[in-house]
Amino acid sequence: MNANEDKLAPEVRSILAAARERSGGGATVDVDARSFPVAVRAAEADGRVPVVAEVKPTSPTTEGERTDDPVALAEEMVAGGATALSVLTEPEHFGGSTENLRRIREAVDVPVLRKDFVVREAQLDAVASDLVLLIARFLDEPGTDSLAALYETAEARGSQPLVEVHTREELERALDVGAEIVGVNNRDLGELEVDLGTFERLAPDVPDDVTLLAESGVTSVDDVRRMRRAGADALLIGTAIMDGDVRANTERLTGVEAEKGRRGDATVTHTGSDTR
Ligand SMILES: O=C(O)c1ccccc1NCC(=O)[C@H](O)[C@H](O)COP(=O)(O)O
Repeated sequence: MNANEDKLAPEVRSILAAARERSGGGATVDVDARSFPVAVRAAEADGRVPVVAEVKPTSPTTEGERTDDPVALAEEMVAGGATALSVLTEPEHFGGSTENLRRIREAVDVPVLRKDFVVREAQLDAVASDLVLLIARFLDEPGTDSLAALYETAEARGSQPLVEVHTREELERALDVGAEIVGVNNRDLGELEVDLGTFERLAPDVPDDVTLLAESGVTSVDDVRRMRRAGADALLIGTAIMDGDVRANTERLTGVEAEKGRRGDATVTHTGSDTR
């Protein structure tokens, strides 16, 4: 174990060990990606808060596992106004799979993020996705490929890399590789504690032309407003959407529910938008 790994929560060390062992894909993927920045602009124009809703069956910080059909959950999220979807493909700790992502991407029109702990270039070929998560903290470490190499390879496959950061040093590394989509994770992967102040502290240092996401710990409409005030172009929300009625939760957090109330109209339904 290296010095950096020593600082990670045991659950995260276990996630990372499993990620290092996971094999890559077979054939090189070639993605005709649905543009995330275009989808974000379309949601704004439509009066919805841009939300990336996460299909997250379980996690180290969640009790129990949601076993509904992931495609049905994804369709409910899109109907509730989600701009994009995030799909966990990590099997051992999050109950995800690449097959879930493949089926969901086939069923919906919005951009789909592959949420996993990708540490080697070959792993990018496990499944085609519009966006792929690259976690700065886990890269440029012994036993992993570099952030720069993974970024370049993801783009060469046609995917849009979302570089996740938690500290100013990680943000600098993300900007150094030319990241156009950056996520600030409010969850500290060392302690697994969530602090929305993390986003507020880092957001001012992110250039305006970067599409900026606030990730993790957003549980209420007040949290959504707080992250938007701090500069979030979009929010990535898992637990608060997965816990209960997925469509109603998405409608509440995207502002679709409030819009329905204003119109006295129960028929506002979203089907996604053309983002190619
Ligand atoms: O969610 C966890 O328990 C977790 C534990 C260890 C590493 C990563 C973890 N989550 C990954 C994520 O990035 C979140 O699923 C995502 O940001 C959504 O967070 P939330 O809205 O708080 O569910």
